[in-house]
Amino acid sequence: MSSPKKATTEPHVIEEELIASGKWVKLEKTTYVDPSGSTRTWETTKRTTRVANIASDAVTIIALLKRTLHKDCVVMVRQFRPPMGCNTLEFPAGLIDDNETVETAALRELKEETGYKGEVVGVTPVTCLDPGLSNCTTQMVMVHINGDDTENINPTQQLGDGEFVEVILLPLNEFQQKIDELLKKEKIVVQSMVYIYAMGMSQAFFKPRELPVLKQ
Ligand SMILES: Nc1nc(=O)[nH]c2c1ncn2[C@H]1C[C@H](O)[C@@H](COP(=O)(O)OP(=O)(O)O)O1
Repeated sequence: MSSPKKATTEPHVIEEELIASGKWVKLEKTTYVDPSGSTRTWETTKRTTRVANIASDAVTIIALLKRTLHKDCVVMVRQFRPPMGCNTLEFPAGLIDDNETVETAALRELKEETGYKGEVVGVTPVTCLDPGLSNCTTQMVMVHINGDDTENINPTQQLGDGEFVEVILLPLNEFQQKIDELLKKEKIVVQSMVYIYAMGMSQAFFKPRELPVLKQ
């Protein structure tokens, strides 16, 4: 087995050459210096729509619908995604427009895609989505929805041309189980951040019935 190369240099990008560009996405050749000091290239995709001075391309909304006499539900969306060639189960999400903050983009996208009016209760740092392929980033925005509020009794979506989004409510306390049931029932791919959130919920809150020995 060869020993790993010693890191001697702070890795950095030295050139970004445009290879091809469409309306929404571009392909670049990224030339960079690796930790051993060698110059290499990488094929990078980027969105063309990133707003100047905003570090995120998009917002992802983790919205909890709270209603009297109902379980708290996570508001999810199912839609056909052309790059996947099938339906996906995702958190509501969307690109940040010019002159928008992360919070206003999140509340606008939630209203458009699901019809619900919410209140922001938290925002994550900038997170990368597929860093071996793209510089695409998102910030997750935690939102609470008062489902007893008259505006939220019969939520009406405000979808643009070409947008076909179906809202799915999944109870928070059975989130992973309900997703697994959906995946068994139909051809649908779940967004990775959704499934990781579901696993985290299960691990954090639901203890196994049998607890003979506490393992480290
Ligand atoms: N990569 C894309 N190709 C397209 O042909 N069109 C695209 C791409 N990304 C975004 N869009 C267009 C399609 C819609 O008009 C809007 C929807 O974007 P938004 O609602 O902000 O985000 P998503 O819900 O995550 O698609 O952008």
